[in-house]
This record gives sequence, structure tokens and C-alpha cells, in this order.
Amino acid sequence: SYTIDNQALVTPVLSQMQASNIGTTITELSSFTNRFYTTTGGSDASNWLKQKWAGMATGRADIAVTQFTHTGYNQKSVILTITGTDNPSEVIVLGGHLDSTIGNTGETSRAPGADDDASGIASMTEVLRSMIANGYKPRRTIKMIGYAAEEVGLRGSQAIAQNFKANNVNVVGVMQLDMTNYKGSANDIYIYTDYTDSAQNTFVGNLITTYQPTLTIGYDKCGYGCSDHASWTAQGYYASMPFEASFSQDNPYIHTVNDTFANSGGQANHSLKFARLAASFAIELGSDGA
Ligand SMILES: N[C@H](Cc1ccc(I)cc1)C(=O)NO
Ligand SMILES: [Zn+2]
Ligand SMILES: [Zn+2]
Repeated sequence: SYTIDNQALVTPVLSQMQASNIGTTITELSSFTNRFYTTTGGSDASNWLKQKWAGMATGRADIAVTQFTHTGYNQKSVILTITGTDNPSEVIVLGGHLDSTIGNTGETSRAPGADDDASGIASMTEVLRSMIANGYKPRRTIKMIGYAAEEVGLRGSQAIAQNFKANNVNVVGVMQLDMTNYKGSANDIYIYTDYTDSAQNTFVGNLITTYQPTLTIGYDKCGYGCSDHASWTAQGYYASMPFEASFSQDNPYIHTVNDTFANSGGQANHSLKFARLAASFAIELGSDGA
């Protein structure tokens, strides 16, 4: 259920989260020449993330990091799993995509993808760091997924969502973080209402008003399956996508060489809002028993 009753667990995790850490991860990820799904950089970025998350999880026997091998291209998705203590069959998913593009992207093409979507991966990474620092252990299972091949038709998330459905994985909620650091509009967080679940979207809004009451909320639509949340919705799972701006005011630099950390302000204050929202989502849902 969508009751908000875990303040004692959520508040310390949120207060420890810092924009500077998110900025560091954005800088690291956007320093790969590109992260396109078929290039060496795309595979290197996947392996780098796996190693980073695995290193952060050292000493936590309940956390495992794996790569999901896709058919037809080399870039692997990265899946971190925090196995629940007493209700592990129920699963919460936080997602963002690993790949970057400038359209026709070759081995030496420069595609930093700082906002699209290093910002989402970095936001999730800060959630993980603070959860571990606070010794948080969920009752349900929490998965963090860096999807491959989003830019070429949501291919990585489609394969994973289909696999989870085929294996009857009981995913109770999904949040997509794709583009979190470019504040293009008046409001702080825009909840997208198409290709998402309306009841879960209401819960997301309530999480913002409860845990980040100074933030303002907007609503908008993409008009198409604009990111990996659509892959989960297609399989009948409940998905939400909080986004950086209104549809017409999103980051104009994406899919170009100019999608850099500097062109998102050189700081990750906007991303921190989304990281905190993702943490509150994962902990509120993750702390529910069977
Ligand atoms: N199509 C999306 C970018 C995108 C997503 C949402 C909105 I609103 C505007 C633009 C993409 O490139 N994701 O990687
Ligand atoms: Zn994206
Ligand atoms: Zn994109």
C-alpha cells in the first residue's frame, strides 16, 4: 500500500545525500568518449559501473551486482540487487540508462551524456551510498538497474522487463530516472502521466510533499514511450517517471557533444531532488512486509 509511515528510516538517508557526490559520478561517467550500445566505450562504461557498485557494496552480503547480457549488441545492463530481509519476493526497481548517443555514434564520437543519462545513474548511486552509510536493510528486495541501449528504442529495459515478466518476478513498483539535472522549467519535479501508473504517480507526489515540502510539482506528458518506464508499463508493471522539466523545456543539449555537466550548471543540485525522491520511494515501498 502507499502509506507513508517510515520517516525514521527515510529521513536519515535523505539528510546524508549530497549533490557533490552526484556531480562526481556525472563527471566520471561523462568522461567516457561515448557510452553508445555498440562501442567499446559503451561496454567499458557498463563494466565501470558494475565495479563501482560492487565496490560500494563490499561487506554487504545482501547486495549483489550482475550484468545482464543482451542479444545483438555488446553493452550489458547492470543490475544491483539488495535482497529483502523477510519479504524478498516483492521487488522495487529504480532505473536509469547507461548508454549515450549523438545519433549516428561511432567508436570515436564524443557523446558525454551528462544529463542524458549520467544524471540518473549518478542519482541512483548516491541513493545506494547513503543507504549503505546508514546501514539500511529493506524488507522487500530493491534493484537498481543501469539499462543498456535505451537510445535505440528502449531495448535494454524491454529485454529485462520481458525477462522479469516471463519469470513472474513480483515487481511492485518502478521509478525511472532519465534526465534529472537540467532545471529547464519553473517547477522542481515534473511527474509524467503517460506510460505510467496513475495511483503510483499520486504516491510519488505525496512522497515529494512529505519529504521535500519546499519543492514544487508539475505534470506533463511525452506523447510517446520516451524512456525505460514505458518498457515496464508494457509488461503490466506500475512505473513512474519524475523528470527534470516540462516537455517543451527539457535539456536542449541532449544527444549532442554539448550534453556536459557544465551545460547542466556544473553542479547537481537539481539531481539531488530526484535522488532524494528515489530514496524515499525505495525505502517507503521497501520497508513493507508481506
Ligand atoms: N527521448 C528521451 C528524451 C526525452 C525524454 C523525456 C522528455 I519530456 C523529453 C525528452 C531520450 O532521449 N531519452 O534518452
Ligand atoms: Zn535518456
Ligand atoms: Zn536520450
